[in-house]
Amino acid sequence: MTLTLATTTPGQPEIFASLQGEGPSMGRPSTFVRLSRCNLACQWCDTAYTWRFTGDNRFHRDDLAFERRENQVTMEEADLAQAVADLVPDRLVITGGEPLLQGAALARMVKALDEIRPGMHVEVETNSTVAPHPALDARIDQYNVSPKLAHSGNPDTLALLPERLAAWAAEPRAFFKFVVATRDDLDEVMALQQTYAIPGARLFLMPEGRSSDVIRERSGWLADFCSQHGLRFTDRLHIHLWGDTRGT
Ligand SMILES: Nc1nc2[nH]cc(C(=O)O)c2c(=O)[nH]1
Ligand code: SF4
Ligand SMILES: [Mg+2]
Repeated sequence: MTLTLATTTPGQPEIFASLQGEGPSMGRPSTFVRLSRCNLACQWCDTAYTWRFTGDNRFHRDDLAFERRENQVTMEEADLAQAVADLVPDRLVITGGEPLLQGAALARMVKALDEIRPGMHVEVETNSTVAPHPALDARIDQYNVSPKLAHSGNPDTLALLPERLAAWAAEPRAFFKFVVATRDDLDEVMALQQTYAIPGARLFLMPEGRSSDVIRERSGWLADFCSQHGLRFTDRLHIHLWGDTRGT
């Protein structure tokens, strides 16, 4: 059975060794697998090629339409597991798009990976709205959960699901990572932290930005806010190192 992945170039699945650029594992060598498709549409999304296919007119600030055939590729679960096992890092980051939309197939892929390369640390990047498939959940070491604030452009009714947010807040493997663009976003983060009792030790703030300059400019005031409110700050290391490019 297959998974649907994003591509680096047409036909080439987006599987690559890099350094985790965000969150609690920042700087750790990790293999990334980027799945295609998302159930949200963030106006600043840096991976719109996973969802904004020709004919999808949901707002995105770049207004780019991606050809599905060039930007999606299917891969057998066993072949994907082997490709991950063949790369050096002993950590896997499954990202997207929204990878939990393919939870059952991911569970089989991670099981196959464990059989050929046991003991890998497996992280999932998720937008918070999808419950992990139970068979997958049993194999995940860490969730990096990024609920989308009002500035993403998604309606709250799609992006901020109370039952899901409460479940992540109660999940010790889940680290929240809020993307912040302006100071106005911070009230919303604090309200969510309070409503769902998210521990500061599991709450990261990350500047929105697809260039080093923008990230650096926002990091100043955001880092100050983190230190004043007992929250954690995360940079976007990969953008500083390699810019906003696929496969990094
Ligand atoms: N190096 C690197 N680290 C990342 N952490 C989260 C990423 C993502 O796109 O979800 C990402 C990414 O695309 N590259
Ligand atoms: S949830 Fe993530 S992948 Fe989906 S549109 Fe938003 S930023 Fe992009
Ligand atoms: Mg990214």
